[in-house]
Amino acid sequence: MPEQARDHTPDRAPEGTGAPARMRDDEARDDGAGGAPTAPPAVRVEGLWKRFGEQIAVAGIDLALPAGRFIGLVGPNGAGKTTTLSMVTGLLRPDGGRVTVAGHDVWRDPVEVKARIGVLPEGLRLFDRLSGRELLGYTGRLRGLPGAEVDKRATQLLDVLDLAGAQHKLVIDYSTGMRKKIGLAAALLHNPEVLFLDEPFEGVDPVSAQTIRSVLERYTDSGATVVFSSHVMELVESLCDWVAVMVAGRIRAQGTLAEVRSDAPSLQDAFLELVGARGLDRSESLDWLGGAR
Ligand SMILES: Nc1ncnc2c1ncn2[C@@H]1O[C@H](COP(=O)(O)OP(=O)(O)OP(=O)(O)O)[C@@H](O)[C@H]1O
Repeated sequence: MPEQARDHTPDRAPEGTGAPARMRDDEARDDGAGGAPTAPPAVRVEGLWKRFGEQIAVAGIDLALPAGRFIGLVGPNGAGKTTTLSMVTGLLRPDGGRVTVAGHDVWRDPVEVKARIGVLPEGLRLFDRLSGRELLGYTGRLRGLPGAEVDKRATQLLDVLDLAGAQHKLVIDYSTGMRKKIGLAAALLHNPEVLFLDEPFEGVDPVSAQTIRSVLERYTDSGATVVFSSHVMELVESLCDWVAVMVAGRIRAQGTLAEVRSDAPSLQDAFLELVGARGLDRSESLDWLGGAR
């Protein structure tokens, strides 16, 4: 694996709540070789920390997520993906570190950031006594869009996401997949620059997954950025062109799909190697399972 793909999060824990006091500006930087300046990342994370009691959920991570990419944040259960996305989107206050989205500091400049992002969080809570259409109408008005524009966009999104037939049904009566889709519609309504999705395909049938996929591909083709978390390597490999691998609160690798995959036959193999689970078969201890009764 090329060196630039592997990340080297510092091993030391910072003092107190734990934020290393590193700061960088968000301007486009020269590449150091006299070439064209590199575009600033869509999302920059510096020394981000979160601790829950004794548990360090996110251990001082650095990330630079490039704009206009389909980005996968992958990691085993409990790696810290949801905690990271929650801090990056302003839903959870970090113990330390800094996050900028489109050059704006998430915690110092939340209004600027929230106008530019869409979020489909884990355990999505929606105003579920509204119908799907009412939810989009309400969300659009909260976003400050004119009523006619909200109506137009809502109609199109409901149609594309195959929710037109259920638009007057209360969201509480939606299935899991329908809730994901109406949540996605609400997150896209204001045409954000960066869309954050926590496990967007969980509980979604293959037809709906394909629909969501084409909506997201169209969205990134227009220059927007999607950041999504998943455990499903095949999905990440087929959708993403840029990947960050998180293990036990640290970033183990980040880079293009090819850089992170390197010589491994698949992202799944590269992932197993990175998390130290290659060739590991914990099921061997279950020697009673399926044996003679
Ligand atoms: N509110 C909380 N209180 C205490 N511990 C928490 C809390 N939220 C997360 N954690 C712990 O932080 C660690 C990271 O959790 P997180 O949900 O971010 O992982 P994840 O990578 O999203 O996992 P999964 O893929 O299973 O959803 C875990 O050890 C988890 O138990």
